[in-house]
Amino acid sequence: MPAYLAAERAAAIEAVERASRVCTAVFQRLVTEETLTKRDKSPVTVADFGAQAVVNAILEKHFPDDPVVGEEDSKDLQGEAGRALCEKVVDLVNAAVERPMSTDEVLRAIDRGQYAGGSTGRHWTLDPIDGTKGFLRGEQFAVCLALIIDGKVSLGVVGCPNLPFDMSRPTEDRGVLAVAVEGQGAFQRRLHADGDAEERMHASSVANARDASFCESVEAGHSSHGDSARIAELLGITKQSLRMDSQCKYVAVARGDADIYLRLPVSSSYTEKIWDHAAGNIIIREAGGRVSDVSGEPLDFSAGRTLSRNKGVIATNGRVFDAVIAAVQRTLGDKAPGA
Ligand SMILES: Nc1ncnc2c1ncn2[C@@H]1O[C@H](COP(=O)(O)O)[C@@H](OP(=O)(O)O)[C@H]1O
Ligand SMILES: [Mg+2]
Ligand SMILES: [Mg+2]
Ligand SMILES: [Mg+2]
Repeated sequence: MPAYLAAERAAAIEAVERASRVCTAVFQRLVTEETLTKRDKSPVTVADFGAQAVVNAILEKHFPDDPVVGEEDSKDLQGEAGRALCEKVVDLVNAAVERPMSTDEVLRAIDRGQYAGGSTGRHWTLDPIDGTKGFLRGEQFAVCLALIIDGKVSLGVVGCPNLPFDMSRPTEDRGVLAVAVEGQGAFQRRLHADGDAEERMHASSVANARDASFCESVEAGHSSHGDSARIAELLGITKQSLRMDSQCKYVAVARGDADIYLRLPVSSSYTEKIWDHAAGNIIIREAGGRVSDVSGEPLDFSAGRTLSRNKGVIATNGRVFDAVIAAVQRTLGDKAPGA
């Protein structure tokens, strides 16, 4: 008998690999000195839409009844104003899929991501490019896809085109695909590898928070660097934080490159999105780690498109969880969120 969610796992890997190729192709063709100095975000926009269309088309082929909560919608590609961008996206998608897709089919594929989410049945959640800013800098970004069943993340795939397979050799062998299914463990494989070789990932065995290291956003606007410095002080952490964009942070903690991923609320009004955390969530849990919000409560993926019942995210190797939550509570308890 095939393993639980075997067909979903294979389709999700195929979808993430194809979308990762789309992103890498766009980066090579469209991100230039000029776009960077002008802070031109158009390359990432094209790649975002292209990757969402490719993943949704593959999901529709394999699982036509499954709805999708995707980050993007086709609004900006519609009408005269969107025509030039739309043409670029359609060309890009057609270079990546087996059967040619018309403009309407591409737009419809993108808009298969409009589902509201919720607590019953199956739905996928997709972040076609997570770590937009990392993508534009040529640093870390990820294509993230997860399957949620009755409000629980059951499968997650994170494609990381720029992540080294082995952090001790940071300039070689880049391109990692991390995958986890409920109850089956977490694995990494080479993105675009010929075979199916996979290596099991384990979160670190660091038991004393003093010996741990943080992984956190590059963007101080996405997680408070000031609060993380205070928490490090409380825990006696002296190791330098690993800073990177995207859900590659979850992969880093899942394989022991770092021990703690902190996402500390910067403003009280921001609500985290399910596509920013679903795939990483199961990868951490299946690697032996533990994830919660800043109060120590599990993330609730059943509330719709956002994590409206949670604030912030703390992912740990498991062993240091209680100590980290205590330090987070002490730090955030002393001040109003975002202050
Ligand atoms: N104020 C905020 N606080 C937390 N996350 C935010 C934020 N504003 C945007 N984000 C999210 O942070 C994600 C990137 O996170 P990171 O800093 O870990 O790379 C973005 O995903 P996208 O890049 O997919 O838009 C976006 O959804
Ligand atoms: Mg994102
Ligand atoms: Mg995104
Ligand atoms: Mg975004």
